[in-house]
Amino acid sequence: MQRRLVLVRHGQSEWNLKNLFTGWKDPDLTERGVEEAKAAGRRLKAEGLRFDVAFTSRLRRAQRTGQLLLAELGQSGVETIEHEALNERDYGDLTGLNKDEARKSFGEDQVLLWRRSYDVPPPGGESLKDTVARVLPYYVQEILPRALRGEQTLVTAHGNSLRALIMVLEGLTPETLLKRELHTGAPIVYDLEADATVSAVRDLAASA
Ligand SMILES: O=C(O)[C@@H](CO)OP(=O)(O)O
Repeated sequence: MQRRLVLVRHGQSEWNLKNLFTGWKDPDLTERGVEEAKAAGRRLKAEGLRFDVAFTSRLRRAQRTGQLLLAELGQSGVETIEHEALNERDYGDLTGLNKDEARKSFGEDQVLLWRRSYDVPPPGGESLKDTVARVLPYYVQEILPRALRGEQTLVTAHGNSLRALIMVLEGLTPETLLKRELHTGAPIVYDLEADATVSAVRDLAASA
């Protein structure tokens, strides 16, 4: 039985373009983001992939990425489940600030700590550890059982909520995880064993 899980970070959003901390804010995709989502669909189609179920967050950039991708596959009717557990990490008081301006105000090192340390939360927001703590139970209870039953499973979500899944799937430590940058619209394909370990991983952006 083939057990396949595909993770895709949403295409470029209006706030990615403006270089703003986004978190739980809900900007739409840019034109480039729309194209990235469609390109991800074409890439998966070229690989012969089909989906039985799709999971996404409550944020429109991830939802639209899933819809555009599935439309390219001719699979717009696929069961799609939205849940806030898959939302981006909450950036708290940094939300809406320009990342370069924040570096000027708070210093390069402090901003790097907020963005890429494992357990230092930004003021009023979530650390990556906090994000892992909400994404992981949802993965184990809702996503993984579907994939293990042999349903081809798609997850379109966000840089930091997907990092949380990748940490588990690839057995990364907090240190190695933080170096894992996810490109917008780049599918990562995992083949799973019956015990939920990963037998193969393919980064379709890297091999494109
Ligand atoms: O702003 C955000 O919500 C995220 C993703 O774009 O940014 P970062 O890469 O700093 O975690």
